[in-house]
Amino acid sequence: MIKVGVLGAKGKMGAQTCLAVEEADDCELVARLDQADELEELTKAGAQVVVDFTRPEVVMDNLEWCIEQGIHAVVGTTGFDESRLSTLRTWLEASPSTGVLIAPNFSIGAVLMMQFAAKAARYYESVEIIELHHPDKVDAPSGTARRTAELIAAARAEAGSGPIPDATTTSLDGARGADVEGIRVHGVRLRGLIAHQEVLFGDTGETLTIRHDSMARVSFMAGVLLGVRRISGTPGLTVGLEHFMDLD
Ligand SMILES: NC(=O)C1=CN([C@@H]2O[C@H](COP(=O)(O)OP(=O)(O)OC[C@H]3O[C@@H](n4cnc5c(N)ncnc54)[C@H](OP(=O)(O)O)[C@@H]3O)[C@@H](O)[C@H]2O)C=CC1
Ligand SMILES: O=C(O)C1=N[C@H](C(=O)O)C[C@H](O)C1
Repeated sequence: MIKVGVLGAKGKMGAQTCLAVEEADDCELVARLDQADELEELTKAGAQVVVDFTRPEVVMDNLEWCIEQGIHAVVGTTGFDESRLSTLRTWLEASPSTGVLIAPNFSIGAVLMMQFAAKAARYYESVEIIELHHPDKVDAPSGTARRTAELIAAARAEAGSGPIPDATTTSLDGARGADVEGIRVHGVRLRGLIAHQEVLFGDTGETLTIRHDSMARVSFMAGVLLGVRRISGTPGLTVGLEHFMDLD
């Protein structure tokens, strides 16, 4: 049995994760912590793996503490840029048997959407990303959109692609979206939505649209459990659930 603690347990994703862990035959939910709780409860409960669905402003403190204790972490919280990832690698060097998975999106379909987009990137002159989420989301663009843009930008750089054409010379602030490594990312916040993304590719005479929809938060749970099962055997930092999906 894998002893699992959940951080952000009263939140939308944390609550869903507690249910999924309780239902999994090979996992035991030993701690459910939220804002007011002490991290020490994790060690008292003997947690081996922590799942973090909190907030970008608190997740690094949580991870520093978990890594110091040698507790593996499966992280869905957003807000990871290269500087944060580099800090995690430094902390993990001092705790070499500990594993941390940072997964911008745990939905299997969303991971495939990102991989398909990265594969398509080299063939198209134009690309833009539209991410659509529920209006309670605090960060924009989404972690998934940022990661998708990074993967596309890396594929375009490797292929020697030129700049994306855009003749705009006058515009209102925000009209062309955010610039993530040269890729335009547009955000929609709409009651009724959960998590959705379109990646639009274009070239002369054709377009390709790759779209993924999470219609319920249960869609993230297979990925969360995959991370929980694999992380203790994967020391160091892993970025992206695709590394646990045997895609190649
Ligand atoms: N990777 C993925 O597949 C997914 C990632 N996410 C990401 O996960 C994060 C959480 O999303 P969501 O569940 O919708 O957000 P919620 O706001 O519903 O939940 C966050 C929870 O964390 C609590 N919290 C805040 N600070 C702490 C702390 N220091 N320790 C423990 N708990 C704390 C919050 O309490 P309070 O409300 O009192 O602040 C709240 O209960 C976001 O970054 C989101 O983007 C979401 C869906 C999927
Ligand atoms: O806040 C959310 O809801 C989600 N957050 C993640 C993100 O920012 O990409 C994953 C998913 O899109 C849902």
